[in-house]
Amino acid sequence: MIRFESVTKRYPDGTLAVDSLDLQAPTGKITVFVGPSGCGKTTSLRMINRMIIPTSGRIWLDDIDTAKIKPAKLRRGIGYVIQQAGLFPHRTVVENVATVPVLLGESRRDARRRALEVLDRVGLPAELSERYPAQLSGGQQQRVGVARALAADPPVMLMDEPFSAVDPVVRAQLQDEFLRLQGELGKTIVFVTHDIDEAIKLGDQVAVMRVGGRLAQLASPAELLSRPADAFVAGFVGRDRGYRALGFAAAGELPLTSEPTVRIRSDLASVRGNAVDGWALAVDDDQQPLGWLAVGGLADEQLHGPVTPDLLNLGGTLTTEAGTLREALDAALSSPSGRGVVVDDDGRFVGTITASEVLARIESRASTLRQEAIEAAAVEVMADR
Ligand SMILES: Nc1ncnc2c1ncn2[C@@H]1O[C@H](COP(=O)(O)OP(=O)(O)OP(=O)(O)O)[C@@H](O)[C@H]1O
Repeated sequence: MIRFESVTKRYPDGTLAVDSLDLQAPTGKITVFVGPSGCGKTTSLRMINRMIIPTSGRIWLDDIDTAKIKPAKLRRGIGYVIQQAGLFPHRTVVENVATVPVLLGESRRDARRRALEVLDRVGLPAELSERYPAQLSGGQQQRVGVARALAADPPVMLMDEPFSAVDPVVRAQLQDEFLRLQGELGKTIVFVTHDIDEAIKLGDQVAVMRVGGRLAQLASPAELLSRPADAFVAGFVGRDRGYRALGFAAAGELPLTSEPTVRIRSDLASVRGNAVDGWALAVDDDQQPLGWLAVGGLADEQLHGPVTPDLLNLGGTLTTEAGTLREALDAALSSPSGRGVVVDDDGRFVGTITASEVLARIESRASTLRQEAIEAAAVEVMADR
């Protein structure tokens, strides 16, 4: 765990970059610092590894006061990744990654073997390992930067806008791989970005900062979207936050309709009575959905013999009771019957939901959010008077 305790940084010219920051970055989680340019994100990050010395306050690494450890020792346990990777231009990719382990006393040969392993982990093809950084794309350079920080296997990683110098498609790939890797490694990560979408995607918790180095809100992405602390946060998180919040809003709040199902291999003659608006949901012996049967499209003379898989329309994504409003909407919109199929944790059918029911829920949610934003803005205006 990293803990900021009333940390302030005032630069010699008087600029107050960080103002009494209190915050904890939990072990094994990703904490994202986000905020407009100049709000003190980078200064906060660099105070953790003492590249910048706080003017006052303390930063704890677990139960150790970082001011009491030699910076070189402190930094050995802290990986650092920056924008445009910050690679050594005259060293090959593998040499770049092996640099820190060699400095830490590993033999060149072991460091090289480990570097190749880490490069593989971050998805960089082995044939690129002998190239120089200038011979790589921006996205590949970022992967090398992440690999270099991981090579010494530090428990803590500081990442300063590591993906911002690449195009949006590559950035999305790097973010996905970063999350996959973090799922395996469980590092304690502090990540700086000015991009609220990146913060929401990557953060277990997000610290929104405002200019003057003050913490505006520290919250989970879902909470930030649904309950911004004030008008500044609401504005920064964006006008469409209500719709983004769908990605976090549990579909379990939705009113589900229970409907009859037909068992696979059961007699087609009996399905008409189990169809709703011409469609019947076929399930297996465990009540797990298999597909929709277009009963309305079958002539009476076709209604004999068993229900077989080739008769089923397999279209439509499923959503779970623990799923999100966005998944529920996808399920409803992609279902041939117009009814989204909802299953429980074991994949068993529990009910259906229509797109208009999901949209009604979204609408009421959005108006609550709008109302909250208006009230928050009103409170702010009153406070300024
Ligand atoms: N060495 C310095 N001397 C004086 N002021 C500085 C110094 N470094 C940063 N600042 C100022 O401190 C404030 C915070 O800067 P910092 O780089 O931490 O912000 P940031 O949120 O990371 O910004 P950005 O997103 O633009 O990188 C800014 O006003 C900046 O101009």
